[in-house]
Amino acid sequence: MGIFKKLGWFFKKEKKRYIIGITFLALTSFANLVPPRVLGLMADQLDKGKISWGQYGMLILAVIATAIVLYILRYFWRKQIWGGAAQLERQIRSKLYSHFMDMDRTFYQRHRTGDLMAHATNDVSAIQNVAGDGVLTLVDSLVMGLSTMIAMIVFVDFRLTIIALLPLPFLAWDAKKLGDRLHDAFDKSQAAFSRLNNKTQESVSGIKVLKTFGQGKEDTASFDKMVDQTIKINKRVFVWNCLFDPLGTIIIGLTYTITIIYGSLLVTNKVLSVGQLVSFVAYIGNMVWPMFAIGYLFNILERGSASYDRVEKLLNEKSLITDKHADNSLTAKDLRGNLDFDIKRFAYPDEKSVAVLKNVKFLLKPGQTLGLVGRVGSGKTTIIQLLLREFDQYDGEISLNGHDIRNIPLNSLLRQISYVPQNNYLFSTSIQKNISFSNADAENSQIIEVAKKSDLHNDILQMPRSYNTLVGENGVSLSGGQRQRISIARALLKQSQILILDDALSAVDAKTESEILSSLRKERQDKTTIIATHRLTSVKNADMILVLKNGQVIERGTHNELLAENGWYADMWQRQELEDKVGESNNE
Ligand SMILES: Nc1ncnc2c1ncn2[C@@H]1O[C@H](COP(=O)(O)OP(=O)(O)OP(=O)(O)O)[C@@H](O)[C@H]1O
Repeated sequence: MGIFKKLGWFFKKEKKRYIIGITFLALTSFANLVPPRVLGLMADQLDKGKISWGQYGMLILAVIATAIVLYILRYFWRKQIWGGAAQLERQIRSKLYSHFMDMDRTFYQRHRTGDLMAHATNDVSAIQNVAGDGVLTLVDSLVMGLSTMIAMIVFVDFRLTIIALLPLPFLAWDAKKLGDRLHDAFDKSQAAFSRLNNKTQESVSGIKVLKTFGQGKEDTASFDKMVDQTIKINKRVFVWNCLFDPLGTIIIGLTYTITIIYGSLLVTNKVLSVGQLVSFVAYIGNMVWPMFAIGYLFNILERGSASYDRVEKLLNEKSLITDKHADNSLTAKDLRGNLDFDIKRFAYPDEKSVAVLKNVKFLLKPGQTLGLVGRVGSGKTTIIQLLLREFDQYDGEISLNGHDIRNIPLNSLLRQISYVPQNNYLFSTSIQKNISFSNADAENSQIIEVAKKSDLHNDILQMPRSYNTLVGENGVSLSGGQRQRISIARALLKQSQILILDDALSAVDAKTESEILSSLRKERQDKTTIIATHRLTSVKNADMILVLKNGQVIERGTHNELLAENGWYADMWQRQELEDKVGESNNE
């Protein structure tokens, strides 16, 4: 019952709805007492052979009237109680979703996507079950069970009531015990089904890799094995179901048998009339569901409570990135200015002993471009992650126009930044919607303009439905270069103060890259641009280039200054120039 207390905030909020719903539900239970009583009266009159057509008609009318009243009452209680359950589901779902939106990177490193999905589906539905089925079974088991029992005692006989109802508590036991097992088996079958889904999804997404490495047969075999396991687990659900139903039927049958034997004895001894026995038999029908309901009730409440605790635990996790110290008075204008990056030491939270950045310092004025180069794993993306405030715990300070970015409301900061990540992400919708994602109010002409600047417009015109072409899941129907350029167009449409390209041109050829960079230079004359790359031609025109190694800046300067330094940059430049020349002569 503790779950009702935990959900107290919700029931308080929806008090009116539940008072109306429960009142109508209780009235339904009372109305259900009428047909058996009418049946009994009819039987008595028939037994006496004294029933007139008028009386007969009246009794039938009473049954029909009760049926109509029941119909109306059911409509209203269902509307109120199921409506309440849907409200609760909506509220928890949206709480979870906005929580997911607020959480930082470490949260997603701690929780697997599949687990978060399970919380957002299975747990939410178990909680909403409390506000729907839970309330229904509680009221039905109490009101319907008690009122039917009282009707049995008042209208029929208390001895028959006690003896006949003796087996019924076993129904509650059956529903609880076997129901637990059934649910357990059902949970396992759900988990197996979800594993099968994950496997299918992964195999379909990675089908190209699977086939290229000749793993098709092995994967099919492992899939078949998984299907067999899933079927085996599913069979347990059927087994418990098969045991659950017949046991219930036996218990109900026993109650009827006792009623007929003992009831007939009472009728023979003239303690009861035939009509009373008929009413009693019909009342037993009314008692079956409340007994099941008691068993179900515990089940629903236990599951709901466990799910509620899991969801609460998740919701109580705090993001490391908060706006606790944020200065909410800052406007976009206040954030226009120098970007001052001065990190003395940064380590990822899960590996605090390893410094990933050490003494990285740079100052960028509006209109300047910064190039970040260096070997794989040297810290380029980490610098970008700190700029995007994905992590706040570091020794040092990053400021925008003199304001520490940790004191800028996160949304205001992110509004100043357009980011094209290494692993760009496209939504499975049209090209146009993918581009306008960063600015939903953008006109078509603006979308075309940024597509032209990203050297994408001509590619799009050749597609079957032009800008309305659907890109498939994560842009599966596009080339890597097209995907990258859509991400760049999306970033350009946002027209923010700071543009960050993280290895964002790796899949386009040198000529396309140079065209895009030259239109970026024109477009962003008064804005800041940061380009992290392995291809040095991308940063040739940058105002400052940082060469990173093991999280430290080992060289810094313009392209010409770095060439003159004759260090890693000069060496890498010569190698890449040579590779390009070899590539060109091979193409001739
Ligand atoms: N979430 C993380 N947790 C712990 N260590 C991380 C995490 N992300 C990156 N690292 C480590 O930090 C170091 C710097 O990685 P980073 O991604 O910044 O390099 P990079 O220069 O961008 O590399 P690349 O050129 O391959 O993109 C690497 O040693 C990497 O293994």
